[in-house]
Amino acid sequence: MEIFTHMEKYDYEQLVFCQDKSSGLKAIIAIHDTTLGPALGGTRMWTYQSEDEAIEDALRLARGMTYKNAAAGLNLGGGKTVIIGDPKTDKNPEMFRAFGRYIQGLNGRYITAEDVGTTVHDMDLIHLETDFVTGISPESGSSGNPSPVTAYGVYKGMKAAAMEAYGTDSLEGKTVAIQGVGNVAYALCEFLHKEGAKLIVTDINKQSVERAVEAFGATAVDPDDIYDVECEIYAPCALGATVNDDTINRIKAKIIAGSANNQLKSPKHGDIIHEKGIVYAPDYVINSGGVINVADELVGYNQQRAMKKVETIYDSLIRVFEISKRDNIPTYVAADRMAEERIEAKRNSRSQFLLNEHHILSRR
Ligand SMILES: NC(=O)C1=CN([C@@H]2O[C@H](COP(=O)(O)OP(=O)(O)OC[C@H]3O[C@@H](n4cnc5c(N)ncnc54)[C@H](O)[C@@H]3O)[C@@H](O)[C@H]2O)C=CC1
Ligand SMILES: CC(C)CC(=O)C(=O)O
Repeated sequence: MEIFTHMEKYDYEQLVFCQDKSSGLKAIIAIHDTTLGPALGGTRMWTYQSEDEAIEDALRLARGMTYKNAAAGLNLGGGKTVIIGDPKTDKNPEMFRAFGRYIQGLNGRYITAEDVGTTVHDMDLIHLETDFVTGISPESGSSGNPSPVTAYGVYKGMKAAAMEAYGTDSLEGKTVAIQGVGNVAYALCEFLHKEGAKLIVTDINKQSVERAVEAFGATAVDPDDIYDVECEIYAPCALGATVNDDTINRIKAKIIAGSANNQLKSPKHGDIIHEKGIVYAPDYVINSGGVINVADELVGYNQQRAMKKVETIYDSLIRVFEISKRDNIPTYVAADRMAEERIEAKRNSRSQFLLNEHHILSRR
């Protein structure tokens, strides 16, 4: 991969490679844009097939965080980390401590949290070395695991999408096909089951599927069959790029709304679902509940305040759908415009010189 060519294309600020032989740490921190503030985004641990695949994932996820944080109205930029390894077998405490020291070395330009393959316990280990970590144990006044809050935001966002597609936001009787029943999706199933939605689930992990079948009476299907099921809502809650050339004509849902990051393999797929009349809730808008929750830690965590902000995901999506209809553009383009407007406004305001505490004159 031509790394600088790739970074230049989407204007990435920084890519940091972290290697610690004794613990086996191999991590890549990608910082996309810090115009709005320090880059906040989770750490994913995954069994990447190649280093290029890991770099690409870090870069794509970091850029997504720039847009997510901007669209959520947070004064935060976008960044993300990937750790190369199997989260089930390759973790050790020293690995996360070493990673924490690398984060500390960035002196606040990047703040981390959980993502696929990492836990509150891992964040606590990082916290032994740096304060630039969120989603640590609630005992220390922190917000803990962001997944249930992400799920709540996705549930609210799904209701907004139902309002757009059906003129009512009730999900009672609607069939939701859920791909990946991990941390976020299991909590999402709880909300949906309570409201009377019918659930079809799949996962590459059989135990996760069984858990959802037992708890919510969900119907289980094989991983590849999830695209073919009759349903009103397709909820991608595993990894990215599942709306692609192979799946796009198989999806029967009227709505695509789920927690996964980077759901569209490429912009082209967002255009096609728009033309098909599918209501797509842009991933980084609907799944921003977790980052909204952990970001609240940066000002002294207040659960009530955080949840109130998470509920605004409903209104943000209604606004995205309105812009999409008004300007006849796909919803992913409408969301990008909303986020870019915020970033540009801040970038432009920087042209005015303001004395701040870092300036030499303020320290005389
Ligand atoms: N945890 C959070 O607060 C947030 C998570 N997200 C995104 O939501 C998605 C899910 O996150 P988590 O629930 O935290 O992760 P998780 O690792 O707990 O759950 C993901 C599940 O997907 C399954 N899976 C992986 N590949 C699959 C496939 N091909 N078919 C079916 N199932 C498959 C895994 O076995 C696992 O059970 C990820 O894309 C993540 O980046 C986004 C925002 C916040
Ligand atoms: C898990 C969140 C706290 C942050 C993040 O990385 C995301 O929203 O994807």
